[in-house]
Amino acid sequence: MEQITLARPDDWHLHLRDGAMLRAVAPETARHFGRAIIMPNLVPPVVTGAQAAAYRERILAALPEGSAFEPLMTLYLTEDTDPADVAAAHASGLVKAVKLYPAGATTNSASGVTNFDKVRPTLEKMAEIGLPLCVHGEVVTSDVDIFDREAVFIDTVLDPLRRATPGLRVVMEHITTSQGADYARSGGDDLGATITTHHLVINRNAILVGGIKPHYYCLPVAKREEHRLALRKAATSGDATFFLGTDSAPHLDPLKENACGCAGCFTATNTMSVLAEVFEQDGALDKLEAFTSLNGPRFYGLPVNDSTLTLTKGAPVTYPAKIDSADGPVTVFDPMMPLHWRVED
Ligand SMILES: NC(=O)N[C@@H](CC(=O)O)C(=O)O
Ligand SMILES: [Zn+2]
Ligand SMILES: [Zn+2]
Repeated sequence: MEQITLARPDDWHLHLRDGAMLRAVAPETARHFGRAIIMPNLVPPVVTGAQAAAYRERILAALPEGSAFEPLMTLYLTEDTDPADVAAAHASGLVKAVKLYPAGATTNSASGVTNFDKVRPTLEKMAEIGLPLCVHGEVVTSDVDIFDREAVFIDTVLDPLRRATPGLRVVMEHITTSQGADYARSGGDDLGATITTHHLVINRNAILVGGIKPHYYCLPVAKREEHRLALRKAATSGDATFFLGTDSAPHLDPLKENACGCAGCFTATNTMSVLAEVFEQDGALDKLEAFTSLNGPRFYGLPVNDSTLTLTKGAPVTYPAKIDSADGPVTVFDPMMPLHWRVED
């Protein structure tokens, strides 16, 4: 029997939402993961330290009894963010990162940043105290094709911003292009990148071929095959720049299967089995632990989890097609391939 045991994985980019959805999805992540960076794009967003503290309590209350899962909180950067509040939330240990959404780029990003001059004092404070900035890296101007938004963002926003703020630690969230992987690799220790589970599996054909498939629609949108292959190479390389951020982003099925469907893939439930399959396909099972369990803590300056997770290879494992929340069903990401690695309880 083939088995691998990893230091318990963490998820460095996760949407847990609130209310009934939070109660439905929190156990899905807590089952396999030790910690997760919790995205703050609620309505209204999690902007202040006090809001993050209250949200953390709601998350803890939604966990199964006895769960050791630790939510790592983030603040949503707005043009009105108070640098002193950010610094206090960091100093108290509550907040592990600040999230930058260009206004209008993605789900619940309306309160995000348009004028980068307005957030300069906060970015400078963050560089000073070593608090990472997690970036949704897409431009939003209508003249840029949606498939080019990440590459253009790197050249016109991210690179200038990093040059203007020496010492700022940046995570390029959910990279989807070879340009993203190359830029992340070219940075020093102060630049990291998360890669999602689904972007290692799908290219844009999954969304568009044979009918429109809303459950494969997310932002940044999946790109051409050459980009998926570049992401696979980055993730399976063991390079400390790259770590897992599932971007598991639940939306109720009626809101996905809709004339204006929401962006997001819900991957929390089966992520570890999918990743083991992907890494095995690429002959890189020995690099899985670096990607899921070692590189992230290293970037964030946190200890690797003490506990472990074991995967066993055998007959294909099945996961539910949907999970139920009190508000309705949420479809689990279908990787369109058999999964042979089962997570041991
Ligand atoms: N990734 C997505 O497609 N959606 C995320 C937002 C985000 O991470 O951009 C969401 O909150 O639904
Ligand atoms: Zn995003
Ligand atoms: Zn996200």
